[in-house]
Amino acid sequence: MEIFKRMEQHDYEQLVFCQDKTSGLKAIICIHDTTLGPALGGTRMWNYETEEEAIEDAIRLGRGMTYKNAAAGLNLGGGKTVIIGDPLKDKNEEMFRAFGRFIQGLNGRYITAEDVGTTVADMDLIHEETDFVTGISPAFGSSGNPSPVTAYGCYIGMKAAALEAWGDDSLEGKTVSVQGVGNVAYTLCEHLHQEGAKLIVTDINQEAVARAVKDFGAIAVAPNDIYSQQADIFAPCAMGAIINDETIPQLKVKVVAGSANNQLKEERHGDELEALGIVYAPDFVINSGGVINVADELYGYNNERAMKRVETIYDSITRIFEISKRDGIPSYQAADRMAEERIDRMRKSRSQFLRNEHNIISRR
Ligand SMILES: NC(=O)c1ccc[n+]([C@@H]2O[C@H](COP(=O)([O-])OP(=O)(O)OC[C@H]3O[C@@H](n4cnc5c(N)ncnc54)[C@H](O)[C@@H]3O)[C@@H](O)[C@H]2O)c1
Ligand SMILES: CC(C)C[C@H](N)C(=O)O
Repeated sequence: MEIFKRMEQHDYEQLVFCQDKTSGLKAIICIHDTTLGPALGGTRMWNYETEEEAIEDAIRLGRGMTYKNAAAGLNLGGGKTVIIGDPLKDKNEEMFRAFGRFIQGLNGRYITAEDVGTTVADMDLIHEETDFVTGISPAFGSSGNPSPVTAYGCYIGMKAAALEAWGDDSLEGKTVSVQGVGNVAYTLCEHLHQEGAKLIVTDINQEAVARAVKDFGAIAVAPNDIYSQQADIFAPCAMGAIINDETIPQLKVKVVAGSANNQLKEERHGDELEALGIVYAPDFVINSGGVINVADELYGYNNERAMKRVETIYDSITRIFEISKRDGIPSYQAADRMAEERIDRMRKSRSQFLRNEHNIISRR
């Protein structure tokens, strides 16, 4: 992989490789863009098969956070970390303490939180070494696990997508096929079940499937069969790149709306959904509830204030469909435009000279 060439492609600021032999830590921090503020984005722990795969994931996820934070109106840039390892076998206290020290070394340019494979307990360990971490235990006056809030944002975003598809945002009687019933999707299923939606679920973890079947009367299907289900809405809530050349022809749904990051394998897959008349709720907007919630910790966490901002996801999704129709562009492009325009506006508004705290001439 030609790393600098890849970084130039979407103007990445910084990639940090962190290694600690004692704990076995191998982490890659990607800071994509800090125009709006410090880069906030979670830490994913995953058993990547190759280092290239891990770098690519950090890079794609980091850029996604720039767009997510910008579209959510947060004064934060975008970044992400991946830790190479099996979250069920390879974690230890020293690993997260070592990682916390690496974050501290970045002096606030990057702030972390949970993602797939990491928990509140891991964030608490990081917090032993740095304050540049969110999603830590409520015992510290913080917001805790972001997943239930992500799930709620995803639920109201799905309602906004339903309004676009059927002219009515009720999900009662709608069938939703859910890929991955982990932290976010379990709570999403709970909201959907309460509203009277029917659920079809899959997961590579059979315990997670069994729980959704038992608690919500969901129908279970094999992982590869989830795309071809006769459903109204497909909710991707596992890993990325699942809207692709193989899966699009299988879809029978009218709406794609779920929590997974980077759902479109390539941008052209968003064009294909649009051409098929499938309403796509852009991933980085519908799944922004968690980051909105943890970002509030930076002001001294206030649940009421955070949830008020999370509620705006419904309007943001609606607005994206309006821009899409007005400008004749697919919804994913409308969401990108919304985020990019805010970053450009803020970049320009900050162009006057400001002397910073170190008395160094700076334009930031
Ligand atoms: N947790 C959050 O607050 C949050 C916020 C924004 C976005 N997201 C994104 O939402 C997605 C889910 O996050 P989560 O926190 O619920 O993670 P999680 O690890 O708790 O859940 C993911 C689930 O997907 C399952 N899975 C993995 N590969 C699968 C496959 N090929 N087929 C079926 N199931 C599969 C896993 O077994 C797991 O149960 C991720 O893409 C994450 O980046 C999460
Ligand atoms: C809670 C957030 C900071 C990170 C979350 N995993 C996301 O992708 O948005």
